[in-house]
Order: sequence, then C-alpha cells, then structure tokens
Amino acid sequence: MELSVSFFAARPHSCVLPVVPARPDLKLRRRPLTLRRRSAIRAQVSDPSRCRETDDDGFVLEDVPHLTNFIPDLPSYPNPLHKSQAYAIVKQTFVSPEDVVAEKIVVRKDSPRGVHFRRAGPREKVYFKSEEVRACVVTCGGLCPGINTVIREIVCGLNYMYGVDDILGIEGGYRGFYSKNTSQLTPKVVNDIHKRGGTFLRTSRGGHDTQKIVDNIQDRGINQVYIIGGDGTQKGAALIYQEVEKRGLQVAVAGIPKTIDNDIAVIDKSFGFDTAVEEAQRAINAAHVEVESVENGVGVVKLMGRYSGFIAMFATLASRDVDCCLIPESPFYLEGKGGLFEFVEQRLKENGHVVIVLAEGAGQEYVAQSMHTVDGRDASGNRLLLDVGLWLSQQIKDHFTKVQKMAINMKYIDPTYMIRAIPSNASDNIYCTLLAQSAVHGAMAGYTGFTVGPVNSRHAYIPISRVTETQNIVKLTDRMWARLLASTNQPSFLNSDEVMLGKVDRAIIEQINNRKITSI
Ligand SMILES: Nc1ncnc2c1ncn2[C@@H]1O[C@H](COP(=O)(O)OP(=O)(O)OP(=O)(O)O)[C@@H](O)[C@H]1O
Ligand SMILES: O=P(O)(O)OC[C@H]1O[C@](O)(CO)[C@@H](O)[C@@H]1O
Ligand SMILES: [Mg+2]
Repeated sequence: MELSVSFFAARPHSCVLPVVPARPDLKLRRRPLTLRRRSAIRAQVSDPSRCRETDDDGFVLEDVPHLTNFIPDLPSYPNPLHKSQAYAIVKQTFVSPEDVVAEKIVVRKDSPRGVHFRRAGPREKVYFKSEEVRACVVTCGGLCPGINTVIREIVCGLNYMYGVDDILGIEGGYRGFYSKNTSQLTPKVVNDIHKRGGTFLRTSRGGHDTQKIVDNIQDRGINQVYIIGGDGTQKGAALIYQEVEKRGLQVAVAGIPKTIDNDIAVIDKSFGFDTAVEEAQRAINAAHVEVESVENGVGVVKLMGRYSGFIAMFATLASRDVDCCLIPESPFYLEGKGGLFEFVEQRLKENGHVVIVLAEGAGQEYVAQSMHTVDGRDASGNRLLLDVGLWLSQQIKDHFTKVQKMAINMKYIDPTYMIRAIPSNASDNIYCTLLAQSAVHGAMAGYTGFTVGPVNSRHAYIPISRVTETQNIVKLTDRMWARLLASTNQPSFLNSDEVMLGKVDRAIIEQINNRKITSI
C-alpha cells in the first residue's frame, strides 16, 4: 500500500512556506495538503531543521532534512551496496522511501495514526561519490560504554560498505575542530578499540563555537560529520547543521546519541546503559555482602543520574537486594511517619540490614540547604552535583546514633565512574554497530541534521530537535516506577502530610513528570 506522505522543505530563515520540488526519494502524495493546513502545521514546529508532515487520517511524518533541500541540483549515484558481497543475497537491500517507524505502538483502535519517523537504512541512491567523501568523527560530553565501538563501526562501515577511505578523527570534543590536529582513521587503526572503555578520540565539555567549527569543516573539505554525544552535543550538532545549511555546504551532519543517564528523548534506550546497569550490580552486591555480614548494616550505593534516575531504577529492579531506591524525580523525606528513617529502622528490625541505592541527582536541594553551597556549573553549563551519598550516609548515621541511640554499621559505596568507564557488553556492542551503520547509510543517502536511534526497536532518522527539546525522566505516573515500588516495598514518600515539598498531590506529580529541563 502506498503511504500518503510527502515533504515540504524547512527554510531556515523564513516563516513563509515555499512549495519545493518533490523529494527525489518520495512518491507524490495522494491528497495534497492545503496551504492553510500546511502553514498551521509548520507553525507548530519552530525549529527550522524539523519538517513535519501530516495527513487527514492523523498520519504525521516528522522528517529529517535532506541535502537536496538546499542544494537542489545535487547529483545522485547508484548505491555501491548494489555490488556488495555482504548484501548480495539480501531480499531487500534498500529501505523503501516510504518505510516509516511509528513513535507509538500501543494505540487505540480509533485513534489517529500518529507520529512517524523515517526508517533508517541504506537507500537505492547516494549523494556522494565514495572517493569524494571526507568524513570526520567527534565524541563530546561524558563517557559511556560503547563509544569506541561506534567510532570503529563508522570507520569500518564507511570503508567496507561504501569504499570511503578518508576519515578524520577530531580529537577532544567540539573544541578539537579548531584547537587540535586531526588523525586519520582507518579500519586498521580502529581495529581493537571496541575492547577498551572510554573514547579513542578523547572528549571534552564546553568549547562549542559554531562559526569556528563550521569554518574548520569548510577549510578541511569535510563533507560528512559524525557527532557522538548526549543532549548537549546534539544541540551543538543542530547548530552546526543550521550553519552548514545557511552556507549551502554539501555536508551531511549525523548525530549519534550517547549518554549513560539514558535521558535522551524519543529513542528506546541509549547505548551503554545496559552495560552500566550490569556493572552497577557489582557495587550493589558488594554493599549487600558487607551489610549482611555485620549487625545493623546500612549500605548506601550512589549511582550516576544527573536529572534522571534510570540507572538507579533499573539497577534496583535487576538486583532484588535493594531495600530502597531514591531518584531525582521522586521527592523523599527523612523524618516522621512514612519517612526514610522510619523505613530503615523497620528493615533493620526485620532483616538486620538495609541497602539503599540512590541516583547522584536525588535530593540535591536538601544537600544544598544543609551545606549552604552555591550552584556550580561545568564547562558545558551542566549543574555540578553535591555528594548526596555522603550527605545521606551522615544523616542516617547521626539519626541512629544520636536520636535513636542505636549503633549502625554504615558502608557507603560510590562506584560512579566505574560503571561508565568500562567497555560495552555484547548486546550494547551490537546496538552500537547498528547505530553506526544506520548513521553511515543516512549520511551517504544525503540526509543531514538527523539523529539516529531505535524507536520501538526499529532504527529511525529523527529530527535533532525532537531529541533535544525534552529530556527523558522516570515518570512517577508510569507503571515502571510502580513496579519498582512493588518490588522493594519501599515508601513512595508521596502520601504523607510531611512531604518536604509541601502537599504532594497529583498536580505536583504531573509537574515533576512534565517539567522541561531547558538547556543551559
Ligand atoms: N545548548 C548547546 N548549544 C551548543 N552546544 C552545546 C549546548 N549544550 C552543550 N553543548 C556542547 O556539547 C558538548 C557536550 O555537552 P555536555 O557536556 O552537556 O554533554 P552531553 O553531550 O549532554 O553528554 P552527557 O550529558 O551524556 O555527558 C560540549 O562541548 C558543549 O559545549
Ligand atoms: O564528571 P563528569 O565527567 O563531568 O561527568 C559527570 C556526569 O556525566 C554523566 O555521566 C552524564 O554523562 C552524569 O551522570 C554525571 O553527572
Ligand atoms: Mg547531557
């Protein structure tokens, strides 16, 4: 069945909607949109790199830009995969231009068809001659298991599938474009890097200067830019794309989302997350072994998670040795009925020990209050966190020794960097390979200003702004958090009169869940 989709180009500096020639890879729509309707749709989308199509039955295509939007006469070539041994017997080598991936797969019978993204994968035609490609790869932000696998597979994918042999490594994050030398990346150079943690290209925070970066891209004759990084990095990638388009350069900008916190919107999960959750088990196990071997043992394990508690939540669910999990999204309180002290006392009486897992971003406001500190920021503008693990351990110790007159054995474990500085596990390695290959196929096919990632298990090209406009957080009103509460049987901290933030009602929960964390 032919899908009724079409495309209208995003124009960076105009609100007027030009009707541009049909995209070479899309069939004409069956029912053209009226201009009034198109304008209405366009108005919903303020970001110029975002193209949103809708149809009468509620089918929406959130498309990504293509080089032909701003270089209309760009020639195309048959995809070299036509001759690839690897794909020789594959039934359908090329993804149909009409294949899309649905954002939501649980729908009601009569609901509109909803938002879709372009399916990732190789296309019949490419917009670069292999010998003319000069690609570069850069990694920015914090570490994450699997970055080296993504670098490796971009290099090998470009080389083995498309015959590209001019690939530059940009060293030390965004600032590396203008302040460092580049290195030449070949399959041989990157052959073993996936076995190591960290990033072979090194990374940094701060230093994003769009003009200098694009000047450098232009000066070096780079025409494909692969950018691996988190939400901050993807915002930077969007600015690079916009500048490239403004200058009319034939440069494909591809973002590969990376973050240990799993806080990137739209995609199912970020790479390295599973590896980190697995590694966190070792810290939780150690805490459990320690506290069950002594009298009144209290174990506190602090895990990463700046604004979102996914690592803590999944590590807790996986472990079963955790009595209580505290995350940034769920306010908690210490004293009084239903508070943490009461719960710890109860578990000590029942089991003789207790294990608490907390995300580093949890309870920051309480720590700040008691320490009278000023808000610190890192080079990228991210909030610097106070050590909530140390603070909580001290609070529990003080309470039980001074108030309860009860001796406890406190074991505080802070494995923070250990869970992200390791190589990726087998499933993350496969995930990284798919991400890298999808990014390479997208760039070769002329897409630009896109982020690649799995949406309901299918890889898709997603407009960058869709993944940066909000951050994923644990929704307290979703079932997953309820599952955790049911598994640990910990207090929800939401039904007491003494909740620290005042009366926590549904409206406040919604507010927490729906808050948009704006970039700094
Ligand atoms: N709003 C922004 N616009 C342009 N560049 C940005 C923006 N935010 C961050 N960057 C740049 O992106 C790079 C990485 O950002 P950041 O340190 O926030 O990490 P991240 O990509 O969010 O990854 P993570 O949070 O997983 O560590 C930095 O070089 C920073 O200057
Ligand atoms: O100390 P760094 O390297 O700046 O990074 C710490 C932050 O980075 C993250 O791992 C995200 O990449 C957060 O969980 C953490 O707060
Ligand atoms: Mg970030």
